[in-house]
Amino acid sequence: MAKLQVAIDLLTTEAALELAAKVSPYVDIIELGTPLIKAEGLNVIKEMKSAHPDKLVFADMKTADTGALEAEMAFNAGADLVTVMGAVDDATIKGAVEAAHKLEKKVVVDTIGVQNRVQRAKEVSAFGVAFVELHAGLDEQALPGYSIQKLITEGIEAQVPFSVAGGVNIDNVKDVVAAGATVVVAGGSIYGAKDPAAAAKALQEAIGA
Ligand SMILES: O=C(CO)[C@H](O)[C@H](O)COP(=O)(O)O
Repeated sequence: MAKLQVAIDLLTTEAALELAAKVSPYVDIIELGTPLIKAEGLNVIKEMKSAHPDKLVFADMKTADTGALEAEMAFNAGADLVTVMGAVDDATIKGAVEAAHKLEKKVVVDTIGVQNRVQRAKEVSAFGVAFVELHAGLDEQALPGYSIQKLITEGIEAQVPFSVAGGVNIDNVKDVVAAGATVVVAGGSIYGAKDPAAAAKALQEAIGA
């Protein structure tokens, strides 16, 4: 069954921990968003892992260079998974994967800005990454005419383990699962909901149904 990942794009450790406490019963992976890590530093990873040792903690580092170094920094702080950008040099991704293998952790490749996501997903999967995140970032989602359908179609075509991030909500989650996603990422539809726990529970139920 697909795993549910909550993306916490809030800006303080306190708010992130408060949200995680509400939604953790319904999610498998807790993602610390890039702005959160930039605002609070690696300490937010440490705090989240110590509050939720039973959950996978995903540090959305969006690393673009020094792959091994940045991955190691996040892993040593308690992250189980880190992201590296797919648009960067292969060496950066391979460096992060080597660090992950040494520490028995995992790397996810984020495809924001990648022109041919299907081709790049196939290429980087051969480097030993855990899965590829087919991702439309918050800026792309805000453009007129944006639809998550493109990511869903790419997932079907890629034929490699993938997650989808880019506005997953209760109306489209079943399509994401039907496409074969390993992980379903939901940010705004959980942290922006009036009742985040209820929103996470509904997504979890839809994934399992
Ligand atoms: O990494 C991100 C932005 O770069 C977000 O965390 C990701 O897009 C998931 O959030 P949402 O469901 O709101 O799109």
